[in-house]
Amino acid sequence: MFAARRAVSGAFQTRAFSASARDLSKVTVLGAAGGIGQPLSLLLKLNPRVTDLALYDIRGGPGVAADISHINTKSTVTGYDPTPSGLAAALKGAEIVLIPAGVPRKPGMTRDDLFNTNASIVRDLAKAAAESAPNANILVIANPVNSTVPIVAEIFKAKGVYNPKRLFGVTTLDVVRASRFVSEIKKSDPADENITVVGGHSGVTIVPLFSQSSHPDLVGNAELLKRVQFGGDEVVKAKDGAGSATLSMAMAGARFAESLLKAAQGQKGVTEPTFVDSPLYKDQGVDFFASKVELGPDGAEKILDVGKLDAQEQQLLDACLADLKKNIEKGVTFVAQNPGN
Ligand SMILES: NC(=O)c1ccc[n+]([C@@H]2O[C@H](COP(=O)([O-])OP(=O)(O)OC[C@H]3O[C@@H](n4cnc5c(N)ncnc54)[C@H](O)[C@@H]3O)[C@@H](O)[C@H]2O)c1
Ligand SMILES: O=C(O)C[C@H](O)C(=O)O
Repeated sequence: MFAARRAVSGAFQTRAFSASARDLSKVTVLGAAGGIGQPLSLLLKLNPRVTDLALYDIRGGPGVAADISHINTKSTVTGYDPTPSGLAAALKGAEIVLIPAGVPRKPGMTRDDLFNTNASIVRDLAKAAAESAPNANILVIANPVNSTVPIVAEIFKAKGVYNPKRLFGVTTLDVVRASRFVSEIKKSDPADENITVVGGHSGVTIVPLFSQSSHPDLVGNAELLKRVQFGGDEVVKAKDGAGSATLSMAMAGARFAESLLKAAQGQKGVTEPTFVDSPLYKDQGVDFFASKVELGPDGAEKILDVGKLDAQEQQLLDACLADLKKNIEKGVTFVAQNPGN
């Protein structure tokens, strides 16, 4: 993700890894001044694949942009005022739009408890994106992801610009956590631990598939399963009212954006877990599902099947699907009943 340094005429010049990179890759962050938004914007500024960084928030976008703009990497950074025209300008021409705008949990809350506040925030930002950046890849971070992603889909459908290949719920943090937690048990390098996590992004909808990893013995490890499914709660509790995961989430969001840019710039075989409009369980009424997805220039190129499951994992998946269906319906119903202006 960092620039490669090359000696040119005796001096060092900074060049992006991809020689065939297109000229422009504008990335927009909506909610850029928040706990996730700031470190995420920082990481994007360090990414040589990003040429223009647009930072929007209802408060503090220009300040964060001024700060980050002093970092000596090539990309431009622009902060936008919290006005409809500021939002439209932030979105115009974006290849990727990341949405961490919304309130985080406090101890004792579930992600679903955020629905009442965040549903309308995401709905309104989705409307702006559908109008000003209809072809962008939309990366939804705001919780509850299981419901906010369907909200974005409904808005894009209503505007006639829905492209299921370009809408992603960011579930990267679940696999980041899973690989870290496994490495703590196995005393291994987390970079070597590829744990598939499928389903959704909350509690029992988060389903790690240890049977498919190099440690099938971890299936049935209740403590590990709880950590992966409720890792977010660990952070919420430790922050004690000051919010939820921000720094690890920024890393996860930046990783996902980097993967999309790599794939868009022609790299093959780029695969990330993500919550997408998926055919896998539509026959059971579950229209969105997180699994490994191969990314390409057109977004989600290939949705990978969940593969062979252990009997215990199948039980987890059944519980996941029941919850997920309700979470998705809640988002769809919200837009039908509250279409907004
Ligand atoms: N997907 C994940 O894995 C994951 C991980 C961590 C947190 N989250 C979620 O991300 C969201 C943000 O978390 P945070 O810790 O950054 O919260 P935060 O409160 O620190 O930041 C949110 C930011 O959004 C801004 N905002 C609010 N309404 C807005 C609007 N209409 N337009 C633009 N900006 C707006 C706020 O001004 C604030 O700066 C929460 O919903 C949280 O639950 C998701
Ligand atoms: O736990 C939360 O509320 C934030 C996020 O979804 C996480 O997984 O850390």
